[in-house]
Formats: sequence, structure tokens, C-alpha cells
Amino acid sequence: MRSDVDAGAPVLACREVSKRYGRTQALDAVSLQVRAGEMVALLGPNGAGKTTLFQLLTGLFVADSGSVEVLGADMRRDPVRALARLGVVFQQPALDLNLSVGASLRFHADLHGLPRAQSRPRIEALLERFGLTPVAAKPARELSGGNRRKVELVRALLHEPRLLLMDEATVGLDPASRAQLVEEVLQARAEHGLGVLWATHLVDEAERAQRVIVLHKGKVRFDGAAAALCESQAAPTLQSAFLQLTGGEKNEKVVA
Ligand SMILES: Nc1ncnc2c1ncn2[C@@H]1O[C@H](COP(=O)(O)OP(=O)(O)OP(=O)(O)O)[C@@H](O)[C@H]1O
Repeated sequence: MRSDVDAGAPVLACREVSKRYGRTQALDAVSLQVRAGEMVALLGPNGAGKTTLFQLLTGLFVADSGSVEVLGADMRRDPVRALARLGVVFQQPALDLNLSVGASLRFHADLHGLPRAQSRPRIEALLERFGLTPVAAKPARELSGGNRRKVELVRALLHEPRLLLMDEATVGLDPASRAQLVEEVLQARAEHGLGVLWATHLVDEAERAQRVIVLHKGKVRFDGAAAALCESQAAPTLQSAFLQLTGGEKNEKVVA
């Protein structure tokens, strides 16, 4: 466990974040925190605002109002320092399929200015850690979908972030690979004291998180433990609690 952030200290703080697209209020005064060593599931049906929130958290867009801080660095005033402390796996796969896994990671490390004496052993260790050493010399196109996502996870961890953002990162994976990725991230969180925000519309992925934040129509509808969510809705399962809370709207994508 690294010692630069106390366990339980906030690594992400969003305060009253709002974003509008024309007439659509995509986010409406969203406040949330992620602490070091904690995996938080951001659960919401299609159109809830998850992607919009991630775009603000990664500095791609600026909120209309409110603030985003990563380890105390304000995303608007000090984006370089804020971004230096976070890693992200985006919803859309973004690997060069022709590059070998090793070359892709080395390129990324160089791009981010990591000294090679540091980055090379770190890449080796992470490849080993995620069981990717046997495929390190292969071009990404020869890897399974699950392994490609793991390479993206390794890439996101190369600069030793304190906050990891996973934006519906299991899209397109089979159930076993999805479950494995969740476990890998949970372990990485424990080993490195990472704060993780895991956006998903799949309730089974949220079940493994320490805390669940339900986003619906741009607002935070619930923030707490999965068991407390079930209790608040007098529902037997997280799935039924989520459906009740979000209006029980028929939505295929929320069903795991
Ligand atoms: N660039 C845009 N222009 C106009 N409206 C947008 C834009 N991006 C998102 N929206 C709208 O903002 C709302 C939130 O969308 P967002 O993509 O953030 O939701 P989401 O929770 O990520 O959904 P999904 O699970 O389908 O990816 C939706 O009503 C969407 O139609």
C-alpha cells in the first residue's frame, strides 16, 4: 500500500456539478466522493448522465457549474495536476491493434514522460500481475476481448494513479470476463489503496462495490451500501431495488 494518501481520504470530490446540453439537463447538482481504497459503483440506466460525468471528471468537458477535485487539485484551475493523479479506462476500446502489448505500454509510458528506468520494470510487473506476460509480444488484435481490456487497465495504472475511473469498461465482454475484470480491479484497489469509480448499468457489477451511487436523469438518487439500497426500497435484490428507484422503467441494458 502506498503511503502518500491516507486510507479513507477523499481522492475524488464532486460538488454540485451541473451540465446541460441544450434543453437536456444531463447532470443536475451532482455531489459525490470517492475515498482512497474504496470501490464505488456509479449505477444508472441509459441516459442517466454517467458518460457526461466521466467527461467532466477527465477534463474533456467543463461543467456549467460546480467543481471537480482529484486529491485536492481542481480540474478547472489545475487540470494537469488533477489528471496526473487519475487513470481511466474508457467505454470505447482504444488500443492500437497492430502494436504489440509491450510496445503499446512502452509507448504510453514514454508519452507520459515516465523515466524508462522506472517504467520498464513497472510494465513487466503489471503484465505479470495481470497474467499478460505470455501475450506481451503479441499484437493486441490477437488478444481476447477480456485481455485487451486488461491491457487498457495496465495502461491506466502505469503512472500509479490514486483514482481509477472505469467507464462501462466491460461492454462487449462475456459474463466470466466481466466478473474477472471486476475482481482484478478490486484486488488492484486493495493492493495500491486506489479509489475506484466504476460506472455501469449492470447491477451484478455494482454488487461487489463498497458503495453504490445511483444516478438517474442527471441526479444522485442514492448513495450508500448495496444492502441499504435494498432496505430503502424494501426490495429483495439490488436489481429490483434499482429498478424501483429508477421508476422501474423497462430497460434491457440494466439486466445483467
Ligand atoms: N453531446 C450531447 N449532445 C446532446 N445531448 C447529449 C449529449 N451527450 C449526452 N446527451 C444527453 O445527456 C443525457 C445523459 O447522457 P449520458 O450519455 O451522459 O448518459 P449515460 O448514463 O452515459 O448513458 P449510457 O449508459 O447510454 O451511455 C442523455 O439524455 C443524453 O441524450
